[in-house]
Amino acid sequence: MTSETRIKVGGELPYEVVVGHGLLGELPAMIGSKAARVAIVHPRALAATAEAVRDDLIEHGGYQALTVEVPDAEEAKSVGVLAYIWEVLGKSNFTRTDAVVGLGGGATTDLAGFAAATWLRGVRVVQIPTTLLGMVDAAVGGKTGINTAEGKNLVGAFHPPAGVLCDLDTLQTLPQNDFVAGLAEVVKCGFIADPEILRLVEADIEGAKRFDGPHTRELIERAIAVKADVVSSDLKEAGRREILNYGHTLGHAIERNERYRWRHGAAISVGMIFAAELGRVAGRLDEATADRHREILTALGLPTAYDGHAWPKLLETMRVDKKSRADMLRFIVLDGLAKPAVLEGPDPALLVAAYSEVAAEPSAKGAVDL
Ligand SMILES: NC(=O)c1ccc[n+]([C@@H]2O[C@H](COP(=O)([O-])OP(=O)(O)OC[C@H]3O[C@@H](n4cnc5c(N)ncnc54)[C@H](O)[C@@H]3O)[C@@H](O)[C@H]2O)c1
Ligand SMILES: O=C(O)C(=O)C[C@@H](O)[C@H](O)[C@H](O)COP(=O)(O)O
Ligand SMILES: [Zn+2]
Repeated sequence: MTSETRIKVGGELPYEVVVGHGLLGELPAMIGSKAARVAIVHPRALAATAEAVRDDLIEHGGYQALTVEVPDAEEAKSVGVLAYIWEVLGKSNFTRTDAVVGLGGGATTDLAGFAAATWLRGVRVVQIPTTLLGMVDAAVGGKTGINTAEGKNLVGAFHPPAGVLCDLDTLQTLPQNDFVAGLAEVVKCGFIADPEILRLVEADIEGAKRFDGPHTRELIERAIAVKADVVSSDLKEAGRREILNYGHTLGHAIERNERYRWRHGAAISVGMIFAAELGRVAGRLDEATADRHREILTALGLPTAYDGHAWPKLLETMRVDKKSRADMLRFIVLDGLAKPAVLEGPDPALLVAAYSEVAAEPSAKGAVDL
């Protein structure tokens, strides 16, 4: 398959997610003809790509394009880095018709998206995700934001992109651990909505772990399709969008507890096993589907356990999860394969029982390189 795939995201401001190879030629149409200036926000790992994008926009698009390098990974998602981008936009006289491009992994696209959402109360953003996770999840759907000392993504905005370009060639340089971490969100889409994803992964685990695996493109497109379908009907998470948070209630608490040294996908892997066990002990999910989580995530090399002694701290952090309402914790669980639902205010004993299924000796977490 060589041509590009176009996945439509609906809503008030519809846009396309384009998947393919060498997609730079698509960028000017997404930025639009009203923009004069374009800021390309990127981490150092993507500096050469950012410069190539900038040069192309100047030469072929006639834009005044500039690159804005930001710290790597989760370090980028801070108010200090956001203020730095505002300063660059201000000093470069960015107006309401100008545009931001987010080039990098999910951390970069979250930051760039939020910078675009807040600059002059909202300018256009085009996302160019360069990680698996960014392509299948972060760059699509318009959730943007940064972290605070109290937790993950606590400040942000819903600001849909004008378009998303998933150039599969960029995955060639992605470190293997980052690719595998992205598979956690792919698997999530399999459990909440598209079991064919699980079948494809299980049928060829080693192939699934490769950026050029036989089903990689199909897995990416299927996961994007799941996300596009959900966010098209519920941009602002009034209801259905919450299913995309499967595994994230505990996962985000683990990320914070690890001071963001764990990759997002790795934490979400443990979070999904916890959510599956919670569904099981609550009498909602069958044993086989719960066990399937552990089997597939283990086979992919993703972590399935976390420090047993961390539970009190994790529980406290989960209270500021965005799904919480007043003092009530809320979790996404499964009532069966591809049947996500909300579990509200579970009995604390159920939470403890579910956590005991992922609890490990503290030394075990040090062994996790993901
Ligand atoms: N907004 C959303 O809907 C949404 C969804 C899922 C995740 N997220 C967020 O996304 C973030 C995780 O994203 P991620 O897993 O992409 O991590 P990341 O952005 O930290 O990128 C992972 C690493 O890969 C490097 N990198 C990126 N592209 C590369 C490439 N092509 N070649 C070489 N190196 C490359 C980065 O510099 C970084 O070191 C988290 O902050 C998470 O909260 C947001
Ligand atoms: O797009 C969504 O909605 C998601 O929940 C997707 C998640 O994979 C993603 O990690 C998201 O950033 C989590 O959002 P949050 O609202 O729980 O911070
Ligand atoms: Zn996520």
